Amino acid sequence: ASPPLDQVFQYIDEHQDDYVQHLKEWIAIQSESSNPTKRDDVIRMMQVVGETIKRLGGTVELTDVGNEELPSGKIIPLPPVVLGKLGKDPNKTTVGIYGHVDVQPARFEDGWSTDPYLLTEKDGNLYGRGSSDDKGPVLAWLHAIEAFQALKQELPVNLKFIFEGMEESGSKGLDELLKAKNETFFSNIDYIVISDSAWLSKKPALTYGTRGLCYFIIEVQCANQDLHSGLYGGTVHEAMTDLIALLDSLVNSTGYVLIPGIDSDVVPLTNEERVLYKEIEFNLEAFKHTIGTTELLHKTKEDVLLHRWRFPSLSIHGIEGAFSGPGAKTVIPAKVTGKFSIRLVPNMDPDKLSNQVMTYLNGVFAARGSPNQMQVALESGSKAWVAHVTDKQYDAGRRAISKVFGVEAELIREGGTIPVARSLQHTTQKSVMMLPIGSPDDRIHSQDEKLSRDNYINGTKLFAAYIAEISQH
Ligand SMILES: C[C@H](N)C(=O)N[C@@H](Cc1c[nH]cn1)C(=O)O
Ligand SMILES: [Zn+2]
Ligand SMILES: [Zn+2]
Repeated sequence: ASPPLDQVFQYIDEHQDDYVQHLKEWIAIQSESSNPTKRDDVIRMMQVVGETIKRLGGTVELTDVGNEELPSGKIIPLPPVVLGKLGKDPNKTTVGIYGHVDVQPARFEDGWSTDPYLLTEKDGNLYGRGSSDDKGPVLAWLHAIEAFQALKQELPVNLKFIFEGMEESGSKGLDELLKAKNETFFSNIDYIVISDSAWLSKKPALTYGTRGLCYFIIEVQCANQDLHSGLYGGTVHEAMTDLIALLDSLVNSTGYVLIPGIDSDVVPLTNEERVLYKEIEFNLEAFKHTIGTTELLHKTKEDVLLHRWRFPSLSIHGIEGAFSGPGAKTVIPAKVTGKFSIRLVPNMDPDKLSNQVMTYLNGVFAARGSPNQMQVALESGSKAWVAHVTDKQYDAGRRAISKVFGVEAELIREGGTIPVARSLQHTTQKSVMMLPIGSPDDRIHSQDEKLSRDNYINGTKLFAAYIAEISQH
């Protein structure tokens, strides 16, 4: 690294305990966006983010994006989006940094080894909900900036921050904000960078694509009250039986999605793409070991990657209203709500897919001849994102990775969804790149989520190096 960047790296190393403490404070805020009872915590989290940017000398707008109507009909406020600015030198490149500080729900009883909201360090890993997804990476950006400032080094770029609190719940309100502010806040951004994903292996990566997501809800009702299965079993069309049949009709045992037409818009795979996938470093055995499984749906590295990144997939998440506690309760639930989602790949359209799903499920239900009430609804829908890897920003990313880690960046996609990536690219027409710092075994959304101290601290250096590199463009 050039001498000033060396100093920044040294400063980051020397202050790593402060950064861990800062992360501990953020992790303690239970900012679960999908849990309406935690909405105040998400709002407080957004205020904390705003204060942190202000302490760096930035200006902050906590932008109101309206309300959310819950299935019960209750209206609650959406958390504000933090729009921040730092620097406005017309001769400098302006970089927009996106991140989110809401988290997936977590409870100790879910099987965590430690309190999910008490950051706990063990064997070089920082355990806590949001450590990797996405509070750690957001803080790493802010610490990288603080390191330049502490050393009295002028920031070589102008920065704009877009930090939201609804990413884990479909980024509600964000697309509208983007459109409303495209000619103002977003107008002079040159590059947008996102760190909200993970490497595929131990090799640092740049991510150029994510899948989209359509989340569906099927509601089946058979009675106006739960029923004793001894008194009513064998006499009624049970809601659970209908729901299980509907869910079972969605995907077969090889993982093939059974909804007619789902593949019609998927871009055919080229030979060049297959070759690309062959060259990517990805250890199938390590992948299986991390999740504790012995066999996958696909046998080869290429096929597994293709089904993670390049083809749609369907997952069944849960059934609300069904008995799930310990013991042997014998009730017939009156009303059950099944939840499943489909990951979308480029060219698939959420509205078209939603129509295909509804037509199919209505047909499956009609064929059962059940008198029950059944409704399918699309809860949220977002498209996939693919970037132009020939953009200059990707060169800056490659150079930053090589400076910090001394290796070539791996170019990868992400099977998960970051709804705003496509919206930002589409609306602003600017280059969007993902610069992840998470590891593939970070267990995001799961029990014992963690970020390694090494990735947190080297990730902070990576962001500092990226800032230096992108300033050259
Ligand atoms: C990849 C990213 N860190 C992430 O976890 N995204 C979520 C987004 C989401 C959308 N609706 C609900 N969650 C995901 O891919 O599931
Ligand atoms: Zn995330
Ligand atoms: Zn997430």
